[in-house]
Amino acid sequence: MTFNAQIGIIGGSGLYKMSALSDIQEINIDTPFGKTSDAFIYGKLSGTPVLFLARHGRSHHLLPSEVPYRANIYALKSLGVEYIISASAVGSLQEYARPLDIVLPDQFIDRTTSRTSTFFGEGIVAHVAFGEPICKSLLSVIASAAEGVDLGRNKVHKGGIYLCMEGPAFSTKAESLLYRSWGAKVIGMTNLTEAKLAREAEIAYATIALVTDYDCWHDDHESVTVDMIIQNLHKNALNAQQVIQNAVAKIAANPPKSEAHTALKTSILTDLSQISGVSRDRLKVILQKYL
Ligand SMILES: CSC[C@H]1O[C@H](OP(=O)(O)O)[C@H](O)[C@@H]1O
Ligand SMILES: Nc1ncnc2[nH]cnc12
Repeated sequence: MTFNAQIGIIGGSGLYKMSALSDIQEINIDTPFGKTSDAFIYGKLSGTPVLFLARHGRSHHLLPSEVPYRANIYALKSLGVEYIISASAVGSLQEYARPLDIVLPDQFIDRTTSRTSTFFGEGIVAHVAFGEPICKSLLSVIASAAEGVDLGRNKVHKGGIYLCMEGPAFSTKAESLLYRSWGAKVIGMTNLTEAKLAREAEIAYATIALVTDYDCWHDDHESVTVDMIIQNLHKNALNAQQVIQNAVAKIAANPPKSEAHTALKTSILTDLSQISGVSRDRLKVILQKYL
């Protein structure tokens, strides 16, 4: 049995499984970058094979700084994934993006401090373009998938800046106000690292950001707590799954063209004929079409 799938789903806080998956199998994968966050769940969503991974593990035991991002993306690449749909809990930095709304960010600001966010180094140098960090065509598919889901009084906001902080403590009020003044729309702790690695692995990446709170800047709302996040996540996890299911059907029917799929074509500086066997083996899955 092969477990190849074109579409990978990474579930964040509150989304530890996809209820609609059928014919499921667990797959454990070891990579040159260590073990993945948890076993992958391989299964079918309305007939389309997908791979699901709980970013923090199914029992949520990994801090945002501890998530083995490189192993996760490498493993998805090795299983044939070309599109990653991420679902994440975020705080809102703007009044109009209300708790239980969905934001589809198209930009990031990096405030992480303690992560390795590249596969390169150790003899292989590459600089991928990251001006457009989210795959625009995948984002459009997800936006139209979201249109088909009844969110009640809540809204989908297409575009916006996701500020990625290190955590695990939430922001100070001074930071939250600063990020608002920078125009950031939502705040989270995971997606930028994933998006960078996905781009290096030539996988199209987009995220469904589920607003759970107003962080700590809003005078009329209590500051964010984990309790608040989980309560709201339970409320919109079903919506998120429906958006994902619709998006998967659309991608399967008409796989979007993505510039991410050729991101390394003009990015590698090192003469690959000169690299060591060790380096070659380490990045084989990512570099194979250029070796
Ligand atoms: C549960 S509180 C903060 C935690 O939630 C978000 O996780 P994810 O992006 O995986 O949904 C946020 O980034 C923090 O890691
Ligand atoms: N306010 C917030 N800050 C950082 N990550 C979050 N995830 C959900 N809400 C958050």
